[in-house]
Amino acid sequence: MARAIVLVIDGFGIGHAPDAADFGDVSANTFANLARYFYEHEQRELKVTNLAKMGLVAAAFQAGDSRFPVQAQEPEQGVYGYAAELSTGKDTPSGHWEMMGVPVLFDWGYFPKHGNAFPADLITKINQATGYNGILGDCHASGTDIINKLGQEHIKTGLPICYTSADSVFQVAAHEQHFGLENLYRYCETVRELLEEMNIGRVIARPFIGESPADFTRTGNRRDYSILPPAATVLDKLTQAGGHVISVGKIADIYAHQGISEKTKATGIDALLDATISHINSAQDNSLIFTNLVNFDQDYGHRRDPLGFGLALEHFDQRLPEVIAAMREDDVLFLTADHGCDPTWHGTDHTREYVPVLAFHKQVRSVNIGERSSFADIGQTIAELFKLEKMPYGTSFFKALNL
Ligand SMILES: O=P(O)(O)O[C@H]1O[C@H](CO)[C@@H](O)[C@H]1O
Ligand SMILES: [Mn+2]
Ligand SMILES: [Mn+2]
Repeated sequence: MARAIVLVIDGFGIGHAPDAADFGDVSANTFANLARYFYEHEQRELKVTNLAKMGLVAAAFQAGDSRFPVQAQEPEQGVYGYAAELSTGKDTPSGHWEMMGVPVLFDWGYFPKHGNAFPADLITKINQATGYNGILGDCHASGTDIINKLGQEHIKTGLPICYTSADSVFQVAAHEQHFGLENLYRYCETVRELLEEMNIGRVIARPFIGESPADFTRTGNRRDYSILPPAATVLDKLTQAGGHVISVGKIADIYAHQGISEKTKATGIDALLDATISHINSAQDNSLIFTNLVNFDQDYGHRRDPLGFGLALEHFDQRLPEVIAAMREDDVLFLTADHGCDPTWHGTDHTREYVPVLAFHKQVRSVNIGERSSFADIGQTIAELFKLEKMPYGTSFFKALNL
């Protein structure tokens, strides 16, 4: 009986997408640019041997405009390709929903980049509903920069720090002790309700600790309040058919808890991988173990830290054999991403990129499935693997798995 594992390397693009110009992202390439950074600044090639064997580097060379320095390159075993995104946005929910068969074809609501980010009447409603008499921030910002800038004023005044980005998000940073974690969650739930008309994808609680910019640190207690996916995803179909969907990390939040049977939260790439491996060891038949590795995006991509991103990728690559060792003979592992987040790109936002599409089981041969026109090809393949009805979007590459 089938089991599948999906690992999302959050923000790991492998070449600018065909429509990157619409996003100002032409020549963004998360993988290539961090490899080039290593070559130029660390005087060595990035080492991702296990991923390369699965076809990552071969896929990236096809997806990007040119080759780049990286240690191992040749594919040995695994289905490999790269996918463009159908969804209108380059945000996390769009990427995730699309990879499970539901592209976001409508336009999200966004907040303006210049002037105050949030409409005055919205803030008035939020103040009335929450009892606070104002907000700090009210702009586009990087989450770490803005707590450094406004953290002390937040502690002094007690007002929440509200900010946004190029994504359809309303983010609230607040101190875990001074403001209170539960209070922050309640505040975000109220904002979520008040945003109903505006089609904003997520409200995100961003708790932090520390007493000064020197030691302000965001904690693992981040919480995302997402709107519901616009249609049933493969997760819904699988659970309805009696299968089991295990969320590791923020997957459950991203899918607004739809189609999730069980969830494990963990902080950091190692803890997320440990939790994934422990589920691989124990999950029943017909299970999908679905893990989001947020730290690539949150700690390195948005922070524009190519060294951190590259080291994390090398570390992930080193741990991949542990994941494979835990797999049963007929388990299928899928590796992909939800958008790009090129750590060498200007600004601090996501980048519109192709994502890797890698699929592996212990008997698989090396098969190049080339360019895919939607992340939904992954969902369609998973639907076929679990013998679910065909999804409206996506072309299955199940045959390439030769199961
Ligand atoms: O800068 P931080 O707070 O990490 O925010 C980033 O994280 C958000 C959610 O992925 C994105 O919209 C981006 O703004
Ligand atoms: Mn993401
Ligand atoms: Mn992000």
